Amino acid sequence: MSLMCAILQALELLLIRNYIPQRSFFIALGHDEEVSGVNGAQKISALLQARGIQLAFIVDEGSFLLDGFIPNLQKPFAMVAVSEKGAINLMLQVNMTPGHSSAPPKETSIGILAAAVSRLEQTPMPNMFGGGPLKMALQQLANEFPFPANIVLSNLWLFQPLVSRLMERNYITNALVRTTTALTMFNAGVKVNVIPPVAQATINFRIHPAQTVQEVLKLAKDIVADDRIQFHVLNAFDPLPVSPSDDQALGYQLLRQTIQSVFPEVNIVAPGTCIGNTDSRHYTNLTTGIYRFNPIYLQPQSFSSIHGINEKISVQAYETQVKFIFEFIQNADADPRPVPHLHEL
Ligand SMILES: CCCCCCCC/C=C\CCCCCCCC(=O)N[C@@H](CCSC)C(=O)O
Repeated sequence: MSLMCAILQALELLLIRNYIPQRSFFIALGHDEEVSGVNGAQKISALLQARGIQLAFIVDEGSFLLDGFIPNLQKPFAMVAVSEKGAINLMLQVNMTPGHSSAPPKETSIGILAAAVSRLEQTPMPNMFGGGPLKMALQQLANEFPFPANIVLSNLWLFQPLVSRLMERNYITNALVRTTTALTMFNAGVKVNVIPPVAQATINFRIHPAQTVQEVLKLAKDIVADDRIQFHVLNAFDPLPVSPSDDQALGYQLLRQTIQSVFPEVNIVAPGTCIGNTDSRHYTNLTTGIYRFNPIYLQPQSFSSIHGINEKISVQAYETQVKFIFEFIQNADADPRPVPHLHEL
C-alpha cells in the first residue's frame, strides 16, 4: 500500500516540476493484487500485449533493504528479487459415513485428515540450496562477514552442506532453501454430537525455484500416502524465471545505481528470490526483466507485521520511498544504456 502511494506521490512531484519523460513509463496498479491479480494485473498485461507493447523491464514489490536477517552480517544489504517462488493451494478432502457420536468408528474424517496434514507439516520438502540467486547473493555478501564466515561463504563448493543446514534454522531463511508447506485452512463438523461426513484442509505451498508444481504434488501425495484422501488443486503456478542481473541488465543496473545514490550506507546490492507472490508474474509475456524491490528497510522483527498486526511504515521511510521512485524514474529516463557495475563502492 505504501509503495502504491509513494509511486503516485513521486509522479505528482514530477508533474509539479513539468517533467516530460523521454521514454514511455507504465504505472500498473492492480486492485486485486492480494488475491491473485486475475482481474487487475492479468488484464492490464493482456491489454498491453494486444497493443504490441514490449517492456524494457518492470519493477514490482517483493524484496527490501534487509537488515539483520543473516546472523553475523552487521550491515544491511539490498536484495533485488530476480525470481519468485511458485505456489500451490491444495485442498485435501476426506469423505466418511456420518453417524452418531455416541458410537464412533475407529477413525473419523477429521482424524484421518488431521493425521495427513500433520505428516505434511512434520515432513519438510527437500532442501534445494545449491543454485540460483541465493547462492549468488551469499557469494557477493561473503566479504561483508567476519572470519570464518567469509571463508565459508567464499567456498560454497566445500561448505554448501553446512550453509544449507544453517539456512534451515531460521523460518525466514528456511523459506529460501525449500518449498514451504503451510496449513492455512481446516474445516469439518457442524454439530457436537455428529461424526462429520466431510473434512477439508487447505495447504499453501510456496515452490522453490528448483522445483515444479508437478514435483511438489508428487512429493505431497507420497508423504500423505493415504488413498482415502482426495487431492484437489485449487490453483497453482510454477516458480518464475530468473531475470538477468549481469552488467548488461538495464533494469537491475538502474535499480543498483539508484539504491547506491539514495542509500549510500548500503554496500551490497544482491539478486534474490521473492518468497511471496507479486503481480509481476502476470507480466512475463511483456519482458524478461522483472525486478522486485521496495526501497524500505525490513528487519526480522517487522517481518511478521507484513499481513499481520500493526503493519506500518514511518514517515521518514515513506519519504525515502518517494525519493527513490522520483530518482529511479529519472535515472531510467536519462540513458538507455546499462550503467557499468562498480565493484568497489
Ligand atoms: C539472504 C537472506 C535474506 C532472506 C530474507 C528474506 C526476506 C524476505 C522478506 C519478505 C518477503 C515478503 C514478500 C512480499 C510479498 C508481498 C506480496 C503478497 O503478499 N502477495 C500475496 C499474494 C498472493 S496471490 C497468489 C502472497 O500471498 O504472497
